Amino acid sequence: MMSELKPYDLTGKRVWVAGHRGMVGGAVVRRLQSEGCTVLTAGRNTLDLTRQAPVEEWVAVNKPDAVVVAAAKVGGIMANNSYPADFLYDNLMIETNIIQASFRNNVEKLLFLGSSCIYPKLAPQPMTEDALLTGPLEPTNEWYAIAKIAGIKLCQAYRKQHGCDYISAMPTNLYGIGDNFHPQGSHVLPALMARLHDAKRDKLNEVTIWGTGKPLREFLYVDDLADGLVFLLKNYSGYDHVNIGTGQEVSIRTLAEQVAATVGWQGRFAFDATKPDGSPRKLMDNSKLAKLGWTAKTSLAEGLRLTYEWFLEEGAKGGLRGI
Ligand SMILES: NC(=O)C1=CN([C@@H]2O[C@H](COP(=O)(O)OP(=O)(O)OC[C@H]3O[C@@H](n4cnc5c(N)ncnc54)[C@H](OP(=O)(O)O)[C@@H]3O)[C@@H](O)[C@H]2O)C=CC1
Ligand SMILES: C[C@H]1O[C@H](OP(=O)(O)OP(=O)(O)OC[C@H]2O[C@@H](n3cnc4c(=O)[nH]c(N)nc43)[C@H](O)[C@@H]2O)[C@@H](O)[C@@H](O)C1=O
Repeated sequence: MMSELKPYDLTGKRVWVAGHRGMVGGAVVRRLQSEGCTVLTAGRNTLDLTRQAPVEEWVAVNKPDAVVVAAAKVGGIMANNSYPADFLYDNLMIETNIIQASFRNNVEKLLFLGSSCIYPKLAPQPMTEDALLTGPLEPTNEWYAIAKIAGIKLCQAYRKQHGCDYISAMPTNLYGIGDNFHPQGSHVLPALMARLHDAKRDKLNEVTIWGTGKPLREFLYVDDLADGLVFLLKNYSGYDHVNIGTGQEVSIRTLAEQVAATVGWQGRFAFDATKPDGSPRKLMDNSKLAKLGWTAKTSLAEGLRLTYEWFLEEGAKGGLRGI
């Protein structure tokens, strides 16, 4: 473990945050403001990351010292299940293009982001890093998971063959400011926040939740994630990926009740069993990161409050995102 710790000073470095307009990329940009580095960004309108030649050219011209790969095709259970080709192709291309261009242009440090869905559907809980590739994946997101596993392996391969300091972090389910609130495409937490907000406004007595409400999920607030990622960037230099979560889990029903309390809606829930539950449980074992020296700070109640505050502000401005 100790040999995996190696300081990397961000002061004066040029750090490219790929995917800076997204929830995670935006939080990483905010967190990097206090690191004395120059943050580089490129919007999708000027740089489509699925295209190899423009990515190579952009990296050659802009010469980042460090890269955070927070760009990806991302969505909730329904989006993953409905667009398997997009989730596999886009994610393979984005990560391959960025990692190869970084190698060619001597990037010193690269942080790749995967997801807890890389682990087998029925992995022992809480899931340790070594559960990777020990069993079949959850079918609703196996396409995305395969791409993310390939990303971990690319970082390991470049480290093994070329000595590149490329590391990977596996976040649990995330939420927070900058999230996607689309009714079909989003993850459960923003979907329920938007639905319950509308239910309160429209004075509805009943709201429908997908699936049984029984699956268990772990939710990490995105600014905590960004802090953990910067911690890894500055301190971690290991071959193996690192889990990042809170160690706390809730059922989807309990989450819905907590979101209802945050939004101020009172009513009953109905459950739509025609929608998939996905993985029954996805709790990360975060002990590796804790031993390295980092743990999450924001409670779910506080994170929900901050997210709803932002949702109300952005909604009023018409700035909410949705795919
Ligand atoms: N959200 C979650 O619950 C979890 C997320 N993660 C991982 O965290 C990372 C960030 O996710 P998150 O911030 O939630 O996702 P978002 O959808 O909020 O952000 C993704 C970003 O990637 C950009 N992007 C996607 N495709 C392209 C492309 N072809 N060219 C250029 N830019 C592109 C998007 O650009 P644009 O703004 O133009 O659409 C967006 O800025 C991903 O790797 C994801 O797998 C891991 C675990 C859980
Ligand atoms: C982060 C992770 O996110 C995805 O996996 P997931 O954890 O299953 O994500 P989810 O947030 O969409 O759903 C969680 C649970 O919640 C239930 N649920 C209820 N009602 C709504 C609802 O209204 N919307 C959604 N999306 N889910 C709902 C839903 O049926 C499921 O049981 C991966 O595909 C992959 O992208 C990945 O890595």
